[in-house]
Amino acid sequence: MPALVKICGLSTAETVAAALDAGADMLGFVFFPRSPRHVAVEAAAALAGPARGRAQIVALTVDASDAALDAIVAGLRPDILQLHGAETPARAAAIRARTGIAVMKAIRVGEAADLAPVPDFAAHVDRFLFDAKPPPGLTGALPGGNGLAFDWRLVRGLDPGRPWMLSGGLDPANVAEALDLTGAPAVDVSSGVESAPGVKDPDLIRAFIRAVRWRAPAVATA
Ligand SMILES: O=C(O)c1ccccc1NCC(=O)[C@H](O)[C@H](O)COP(=O)(O)O
Repeated sequence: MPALVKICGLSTAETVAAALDAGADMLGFVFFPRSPRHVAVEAAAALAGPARGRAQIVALTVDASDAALDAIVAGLRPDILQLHGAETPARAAAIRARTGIAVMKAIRVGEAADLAPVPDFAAHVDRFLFDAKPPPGLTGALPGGNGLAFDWRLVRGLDPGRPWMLSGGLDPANVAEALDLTGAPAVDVSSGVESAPGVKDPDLIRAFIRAVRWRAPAVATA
């Protein structure tokens, strides 16, 4: 089965269309004001319109309050809530119960020890996303979307008990190697399909999805 693709941090109708037409499985909208990819709930709802029924809509939040989550859920009606902050397993469980929406917990990975909390989350989330942990002291680092890769060998053949995505520093040139090395069932990209921070490039989006699909085994037709 070909790997699923999530394009994260979309903020224009043109790039949403490019991602959908190229076959993206998930579209991510970032709700984090410090990010160059931040979108208002109303804007995200308008952008996500063409995606309904074609791709899953992911709302990315960072340690969001219940009030903020309620506004996102009411306005955007996402399929998945991506938790990209320091949310605990209990908080992930509470968000899932309160909203009734599938939860994807981002785990930031720099070394093997960073994977230790995974079993505690597994019963309370629907999916994991493994992303790079920015090195301490990196000026201006965001909780995610930094275009940094981690050592992919740390998640090679991983079975976290839930579906998972590989993320962090992926781009059209390295995603096939990342998939080959890790066996990840899904990938997520942001910076690697941008021409500048927060500016998605339709050609790079198409190239990324082509790079993932191209390596998938061909399906025999009668
Ligand atoms: O993308 C952001 O600006 C962002 C801000 C705050 C928290 C998380 C954020 N992104 C999370 C994602 O899911 C990114 O797609 C993931 O970190 C990979 O990013 P990149 O390394 O730039 O491809």
